[in-house]
Amino acid sequence: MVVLLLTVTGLCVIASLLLIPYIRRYAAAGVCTSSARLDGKTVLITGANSGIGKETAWELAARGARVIMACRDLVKAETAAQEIRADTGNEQIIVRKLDLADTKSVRQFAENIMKEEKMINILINNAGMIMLPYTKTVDGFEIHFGVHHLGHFLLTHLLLDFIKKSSPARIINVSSFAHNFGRINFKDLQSEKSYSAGLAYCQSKLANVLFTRELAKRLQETKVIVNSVHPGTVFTEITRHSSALTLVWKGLSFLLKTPREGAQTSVHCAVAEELQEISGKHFSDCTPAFVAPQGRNDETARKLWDVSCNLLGIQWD
Ligand SMILES: NC(=O)C1=CN([C@@H]2O[C@H](COP(=O)(O)OP(=O)(O)OC[C@H]3O[C@@H](n4cnc5c(N)ncnc54)[C@H](OP(=O)(O)O)[C@@H]3O)[C@@H](O)[C@H]2O)C=CC1
Ligand SMILES: CC1=C(/C=C/C(C)=C/C=C/C(C)=C/C=O)C(C)(C)CCC1
Repeated sequence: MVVLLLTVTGLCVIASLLLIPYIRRYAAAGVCTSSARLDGKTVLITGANSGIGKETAWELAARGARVIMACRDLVKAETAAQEIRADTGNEQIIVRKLDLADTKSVRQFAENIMKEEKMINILINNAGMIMLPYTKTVDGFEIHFGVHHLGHFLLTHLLLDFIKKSSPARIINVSSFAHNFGRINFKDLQSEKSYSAGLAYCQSKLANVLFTRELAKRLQETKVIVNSVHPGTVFTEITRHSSALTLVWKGLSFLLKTPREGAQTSVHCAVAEELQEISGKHFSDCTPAFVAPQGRNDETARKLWDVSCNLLGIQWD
């Protein structure tokens, strides 16, 4: 009996080991195949000092773009920028302060950018975090919803006319597969009555998908497209606020995408020639991806838009 059990266990271990390269190849799928250059174009990426944002900055810098790294920690951002400059030979890597958890910082940032820059051709709303204990932004919004959705919503609103003047232009909202598990809880948007960090994350990532949908509708007559992406499951520092998730991440790291692989779908949406007219879609592994029914609901998208304007005290028709 023991021998049989050991044999079966051994066979299972061997089978799993044999499967690893296939799972790894599956996980790494989706490489941006476009060779489009971005010389003369300006790209703005939020949360560009680490993980997917940093690698997206690297990839677009390598294509000749002027890259604005919008980050809350200027020391970390400058270190990352120096690395990108040295690796790509592109000196046009600019670091600017942006804290998406503070609407004053977002407003100041946008004002400065529009004074300093001639154009923004590509905006990548990438910054994010996961599994924070209940925290509020400076303006009193639940942190996941406040940073992922409201911070990027306000930033996009403030820069949109400038982006339109720079068109053809593209906006990319980095969402997640996690949007599938999200619901927009209009009765308790800030999760004050009950809080689950995981659900708050999923709600905020669903908000990214719904924002993309509604914005695409409003940009129909323009040369600005907007799409959302799921970058894949990527071995980055995103898990830093949860030791349990960090443990899972480290244990599974050999199966996860590298940050460079995780940047591919954002890069694809930023440069692929065939997407010039494609807007309001969701991408994963550099191809159009499934959107959960709650992410395709126009009524929810419209309501979220209106509620977001109210919360931020802005008019955006
Ligand atoms: N990794 C994954 O498996 C997945 C990631 N995603 C999404 O990808 C995006 C990038 O995450 P990833 O690269 O993995 O994570 P990282 O933690 O490596 O990078 C996140 C970046 O966001 C920045 N950031 C966080 N809060 C703020 C803020 N208030 N203002 C400005 N910048 C901020 C961080 O800055 P700082 O270094 O100062 O903290 C950091 O630069 C996120 O939106 C995430 O939800 C989606 C699906 C899966
Ligand atoms: C179980 C399992 C996986 C783990 C997936 C996890 C843990 C995903 C978490 C995703 C998050 C947190 C997304 C945020 O936007 C792999 C490695 C994909 C493949 C093997 C089976």
